[in-house]
Amino acid sequence: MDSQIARLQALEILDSRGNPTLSVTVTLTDGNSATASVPSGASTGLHEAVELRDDDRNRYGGKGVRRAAAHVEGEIADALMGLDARAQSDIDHVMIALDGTDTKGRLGGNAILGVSIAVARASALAQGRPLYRSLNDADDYLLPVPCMNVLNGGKHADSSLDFQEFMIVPHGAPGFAEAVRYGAETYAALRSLLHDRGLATSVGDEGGFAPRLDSNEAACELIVAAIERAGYRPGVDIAIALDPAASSFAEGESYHLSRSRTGRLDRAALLALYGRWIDAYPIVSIEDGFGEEDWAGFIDQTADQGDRIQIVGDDLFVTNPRIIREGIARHAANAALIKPNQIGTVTETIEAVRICQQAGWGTMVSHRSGETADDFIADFAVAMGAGQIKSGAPCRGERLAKYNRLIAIEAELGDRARMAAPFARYVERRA
Ligand SMILES: C=C(OP(=O)(O)O)C(=O)O
Ligand SMILES: [Mg+2]
Repeated sequence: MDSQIARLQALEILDSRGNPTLSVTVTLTDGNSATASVPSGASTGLHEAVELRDDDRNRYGGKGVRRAAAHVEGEIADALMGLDARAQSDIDHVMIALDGTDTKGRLGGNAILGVSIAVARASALAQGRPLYRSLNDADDYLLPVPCMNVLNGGKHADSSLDFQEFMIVPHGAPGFAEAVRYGAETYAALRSLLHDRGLATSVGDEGGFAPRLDSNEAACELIVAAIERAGYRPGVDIAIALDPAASSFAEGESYHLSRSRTGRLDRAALLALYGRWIDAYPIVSIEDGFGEEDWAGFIDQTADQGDRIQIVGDDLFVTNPRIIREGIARHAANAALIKPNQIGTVTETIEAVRICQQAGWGTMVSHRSGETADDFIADFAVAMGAGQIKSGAPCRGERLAKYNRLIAIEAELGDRARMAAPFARYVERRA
């Protein structure tokens, strides 16, 4: 049966922050049709693929994506018409060449990624396979450990926290659905703890609570207390992962922790703070502990703390295979965050993961702070055997879409699914 691209349609829809974003539908000659929608970050890396937005604000207040939509239905559709949807890599490379820039800035990374993901879905439908299997046909699959952001700060919330994300990682759970249960119970325990202390239980962009606390440390203490209140053992059943997103509080050579009134820290003092936290709390992973332009900060941290915790580059690497290779050569981390819309095609995202895996690095597949109900990253994390996924708190539909899809995949796979804790080596070394 023919699985050629017959039609591309694009719509401007809204993301979870109420900002415009792009949705793309591809229809094949066999009648199959699939839709993808594109997420949008707030703490974006300098070198991310360009998210093409219109010049003027539209009626929602955010900048629209009508130009990106027009590119999908115009130039991109003209170039892809008649191509076989199963040829993902060819299709992605046609779009990369058509755009002709290093940053996908002409047609828009959002336009290109929307098409790329919709094509991946349509191809799976054409093959009659689940998406994860059509991305990678394997005998068994590694399910990712969920990293759930339960306290929001930085650019994602109007809380007192300088650090953007405080995540719980139920790495001791026997499987994915169980891990989600551990996480949901701890999230509920955290809500009751906040309530008992008279603190706000309103949430930030990713569904984590956004209270006004006395210090950044208080966030870790609250999480440890919540893990215990839920009946789990901190560090054994559930650990902590952080994304300070330090680019958002980097000021030249120093780091300004202004919300918590910690004040200015230089690189060495920030590294020492992380060291004290690693000793005091069951932290297994720190992402973007330093700013995206502070390679020396990442390199120092990897040398100093890289055998005790996972050190993840997000803004630093922006899922870009070339920059990840540089990071590997310079020992600037031991893991990369993987966000498809930072690089702009499924094919390049796969390449980014494979480069990490060949170097023995960890990979954490990630949502964006502005999301939709699209659950592509769930199938993608399984197909790649990425080992970790972060999709916010176990709350809010756009975050749960990914976790719930993973629960369904785990059930479908039965004993062909496993979930091995990627943090075991750090937990053991620190025991
Ligand atoms: C998910 C993140 O935030 P954003 O989508 O705002 O970049 C992150 O920094 O890891
Ligand atoms: Mg990040």
